[in-house]
Amino acid sequence: MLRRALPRALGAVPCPRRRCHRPCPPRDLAVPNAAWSDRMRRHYGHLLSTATREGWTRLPSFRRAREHRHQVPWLAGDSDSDGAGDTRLFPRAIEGDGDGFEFAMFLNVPKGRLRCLCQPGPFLEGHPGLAHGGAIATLVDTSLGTLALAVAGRVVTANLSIDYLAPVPLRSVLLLEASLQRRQGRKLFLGCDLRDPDGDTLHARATGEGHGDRGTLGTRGHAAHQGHR
Ligand SMILES: CCCCCCCCCCCCCCCC(=O)SCCNC(=O)CCNC(=O)[C@H](O)C(C)(C)COP(=O)(O)OP(=O)(O)OC[C@H]1O[C@@H](n2cnc3c(N)ncnc32)[C@H](O)[C@@H]1OP(=O)(O)O
Repeated sequence: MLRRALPRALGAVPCPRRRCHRPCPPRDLAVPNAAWSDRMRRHYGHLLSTATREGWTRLPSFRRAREHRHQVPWLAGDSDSDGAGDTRLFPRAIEGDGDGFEFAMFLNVPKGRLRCLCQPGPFLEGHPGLAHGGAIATLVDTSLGTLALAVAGRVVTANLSIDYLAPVPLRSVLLLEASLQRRQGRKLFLGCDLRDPDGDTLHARATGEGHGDRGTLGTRGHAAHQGHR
């Protein structure tokens, strides 16, 4: 009891591994690890090296929503108040490096665009050797959701539509390119393509609609997006 309470009282983040309550800093999971393929590393290196010059920001990615509180204060939530306190962001719930969703996002708020480089791992299988459609939907929803959140504050997904155009092999490398298409009151309309970054295979095309809290959109949106209304 005390082992759990003390680190929290001191403001440290408990280790996400169950049964370990030593404080440790949140680990940024959107950086290369041993499970990233050479292709994944090459594309990541390219996106990173051109990011600043072209106005993109690499987004760190943590296991838990509240570990993003320095970027988005309300993501801290009140998950501690449920007594368990051991919540995870869904795409980061699989712990082994490379087993689940490996991804890194790059954001360009003024242009209303987000890029997500991803490598789906073996625990995301649907048909043998292929990524599950729900796993692809998770990558799409997380990317569109993050873009909506970055440009407009507190937004939930109201609608998501995905055309699955070509199967995605496990451990392949994909580049998701998302954009904000328009805004209408509290509604954001977004779209994305999911491609093989080295070839011309278009694996999926999706559209999504995000709705802001009443009173959120229009007041918290990024100034550069007034033109999307
Ligand atoms: C800075 C960077 C930081 C990065 C840091 C990253 C940290 C990590 C990020 C994690 C990113 C996670 C991203 C996950 C995103 C989720 O998964 S969200 C979870 C799934 N979504 C939900 O749970 C939403 C549940 N639904 C709702 O809450 C409500 O139904 C809604 C969608 C807000 C709508 O409620 P409402 O506004 O009360 O609805 P209502 O008044 O009936 O209708 C209003 C309007 O919306 C329309 N509408 C209602 N429902 C719908 C619908 N389903 N579809 C289309 N239109 C609809 C109505 O027709 C109406 O239209 P108009 O007549 O005004 O034209």
